[in-house]
Amino acid sequence: MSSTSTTPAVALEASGLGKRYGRRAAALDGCSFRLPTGRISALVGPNGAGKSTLLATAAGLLHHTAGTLTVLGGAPGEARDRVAYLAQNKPLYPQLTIAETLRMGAELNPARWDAACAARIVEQGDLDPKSRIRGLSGGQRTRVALALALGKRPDLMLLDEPMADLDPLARHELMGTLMADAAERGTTVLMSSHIVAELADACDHLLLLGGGRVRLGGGIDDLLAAHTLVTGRGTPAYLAPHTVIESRTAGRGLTALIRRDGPVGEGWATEEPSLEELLLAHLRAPEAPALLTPGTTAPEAVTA
Ligand SMILES: Nc1ncnc2c1ncn2[C@@H]1O[C@H](COP(=O)(O)OP(=O)(O)OP(=O)(O)O)[C@@H](O)[C@H]1O
Repeated sequence: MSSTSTTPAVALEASGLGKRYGRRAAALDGCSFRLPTGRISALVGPNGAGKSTLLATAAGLLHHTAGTLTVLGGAPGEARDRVAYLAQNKPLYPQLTIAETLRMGAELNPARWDAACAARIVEQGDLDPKSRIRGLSGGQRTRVALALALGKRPDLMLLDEPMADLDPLARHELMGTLMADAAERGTTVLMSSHIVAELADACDHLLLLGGGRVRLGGGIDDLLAAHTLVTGRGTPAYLAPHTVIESRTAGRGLTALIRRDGPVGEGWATEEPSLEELLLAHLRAPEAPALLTPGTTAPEAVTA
């Protein structure tokens, strides 16, 4: 089956998506965005922002309680054979060996399984295929789980903190494998992580969640270009009419991240923020207005 002929231009589309666990406050609340196909997207946000909930809902393992969510053009779970989901705790069968685990991957995905790709990822970690999963370290289990996910040759990968327990070398190597594979095949990746440096290297797209909704969404280059880091003397009021996302004073100087409305007045030094500066400012200012760049706004999205 040719994936390009059946893959829609939008991999994920959420409109007013909500998820409530029982009577608790909503984990997702008015979450609206579009993720175009072929993007490698970082999913970031503070603890409890709803990242795992969004990934599990997109994988079809949780039912949303409000709004709509479309995954590869259908309902979540409908295209399960084309979606690989790696949960935060990397569930695997502890009693199976690595070889048996990969055989199970082959049996569950007969039309798409790439045995050589899965075996290569295991070999690169110097793992003995006869080892049982229960005897592996956390990082080694992650490697096997990633081998299962990549061996499936998915069109969409939903990865929940995939690299969290890998050593720096394994992280670098597996991230490289993942990104090369995704670029070659045009796979869409949505990957949560708290490690900004890792995301800055690997991702071209960003979804920042806060309070269960999208606060920043779009291509990373576009989002960076939409913001300016200014330093100078004065108070945030001097920066009107620009939108001040966050400002800090040091001595008599002021540093602020703004969304520009026209040219910045004289006396301010300006530069484009790094991804880390952009994220930190928005994390420190949870009330800042949301911004989704064109092409990533869902039809009836709530963006503020
Ligand atoms: N199974 C559950 N039952 C009840 N509440 C839950 C459940 N899972 C998550 N929640 C709640 O939903 C909210 C969002 O949680 P979620 O795990 O999606 O956040 P997250 O962004 O992935 O957080 P973290 O960065 O800490 O992994 C939190 O308030 C959490 O307490």
